[in-house]
Amino acid sequence: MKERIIEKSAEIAVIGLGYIGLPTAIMFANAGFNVIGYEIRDEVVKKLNSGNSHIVEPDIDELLHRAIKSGRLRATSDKNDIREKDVYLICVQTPLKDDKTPDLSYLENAVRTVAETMKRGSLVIIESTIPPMTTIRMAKLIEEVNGLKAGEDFYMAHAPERVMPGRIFKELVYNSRILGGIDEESAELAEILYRSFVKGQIFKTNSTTSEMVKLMENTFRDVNIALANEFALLAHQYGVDIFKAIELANTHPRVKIHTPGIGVGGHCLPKDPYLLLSSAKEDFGLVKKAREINEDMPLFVKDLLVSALKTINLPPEDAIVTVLGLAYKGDSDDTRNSPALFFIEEIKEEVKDVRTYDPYVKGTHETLEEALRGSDVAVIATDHSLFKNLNWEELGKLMRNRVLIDGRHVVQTPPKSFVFKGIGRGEY
Ligand SMILES: NC(=O)c1ccc[n+]([C@@H]2O[C@H](COP(=O)([O-])OP(=O)(O)OC[C@H]3O[C@@H](n4cnc5c(N)ncnc54)[C@H](O)[C@@H]3O)[C@@H](O)[C@H]2O)c1
Ligand SMILES: CC(=O)N[C@@H]1[C@@H](OP(=O)(O)OP(=O)(O)OC[C@H]2O[C@@H](n3ccc(=O)[nH]c3=O)[C@H](O)[C@@H]2O)O[C@H](CO)[C@@H](O)[C@@H]1O
Repeated sequence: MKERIIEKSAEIAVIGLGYIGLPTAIMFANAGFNVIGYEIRDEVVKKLNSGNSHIVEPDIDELLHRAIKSGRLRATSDKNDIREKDVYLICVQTPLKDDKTPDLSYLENAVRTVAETMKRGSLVIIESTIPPMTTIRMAKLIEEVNGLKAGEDFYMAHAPERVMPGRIFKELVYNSRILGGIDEESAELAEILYRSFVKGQIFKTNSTTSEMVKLMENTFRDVNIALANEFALLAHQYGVDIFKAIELANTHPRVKIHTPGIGVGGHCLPKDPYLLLSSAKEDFGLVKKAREINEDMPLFVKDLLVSALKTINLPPEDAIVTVLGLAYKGDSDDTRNSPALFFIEEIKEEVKDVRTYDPYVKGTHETLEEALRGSDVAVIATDHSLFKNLNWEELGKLMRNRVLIDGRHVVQTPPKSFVFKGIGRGEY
């Protein structure tokens, strides 16, 4: 197996062609491996095989085109096409259930598919973010399904993905990687495999450590954003502009405060802290409290909206509100756990109408101008580049009332003719 990976004659099956699986499949194909992507969504398979990406990411169209044209990448939804591959990379989603416990059903189904199709000697790698000890549990699941013995008949590792959407193809190459094997040989094989395109450092460890490391990284970010959000809430009480205050605090050599906003979305940060806690006997409060603070931020934006409507004496039930941005972060089309959607859910029964516009996601209106025409309030919920330098005095001419609520600090100077409120902009 080692030689086959070194020579790049090893055949790779990538299970799940989403935001992580597709770029990963493209990278391995363009590094010289024969890659087959297995995906349960037929429409995705069709789109990819015709050379078109179903996700928005810089450079993806060109890199996908190159991989498909070379004949080294193909997508399928037929299990028979992934039989007896040398390497299986599992990249399926690992969301939460409604009660905030991990929903590992996608992972378990994918692992079963691998167990049914793999051969003796295969290397199985889980790239998905998973609760501590899951790789070991999944190795046992494979043993139950096909009778092979982990560590003797097959290799297995966890290779958490750390890429940032919007920079995926750069970070895939230059980020350092943590590879957690169920044994040393598995980690070593994974290292040789990823070295085919990774230029960053590679650190080998055991699978439970790598699972915890990945979850710690995202929990660190979530807790830090919660702290920034709490500072923003305090700034409102003191009449301080939190962004000026953060800028000044961040001049300290050991302080780096994150950015407050309408909330924390995406497939990762809102659920990874819960995955971290999910296998523990006891938790100690901080991680959950940070989650609660971040989950409540859309409600705070609702408070800003209500108070702005009071200022202009417009009853909420008469107000037409236009939400700008549906994606969870700027210049992305991903709406998973988007604070914009939570905000809309909170206000939709209480105002006359909610309109939406997003340059990357289908909203109620096709253009910004159409969405704003005749509306009373604009609420910026996503920091898309497009929203950063808008001429609000001009756009205001289209509106019935001029209220602007900035949930993402994209408006640097509040437009004079507007009632303006922004998260953490205490002085306005
Ligand atoms: N999106 C990110 O920025 C990011 C970054 C780092 C890590 N991660 C982690 O990577 C994992 C994948 O995330 P994603 O954003 O790519 O998810 P995604 O939903 O975009 O992609 C998962 C894909 O797997 C497919 N799938 C589900 N079950 C399948 C099965 N049994 N067989 C074949 N295909 C199946 C789905 O249809 C989907 O297309 C998650 O654990 C996530 O936490 C995501
Ligand atoms: C540790 C880390 O860096 N992990 C990254 C993260 O990627 P992401 O795209 O989910 O991350 P963010 O850009 O942080 O966005 C999340 C949400 O938080 C909001 N936000 C952000 C910063 C801030 O100061 N204030 C905010 O309010 C933002 O608007 C958005 O809604 O998880 C991926 C999957 O595991 C990782 O692979 C990737 O490395």
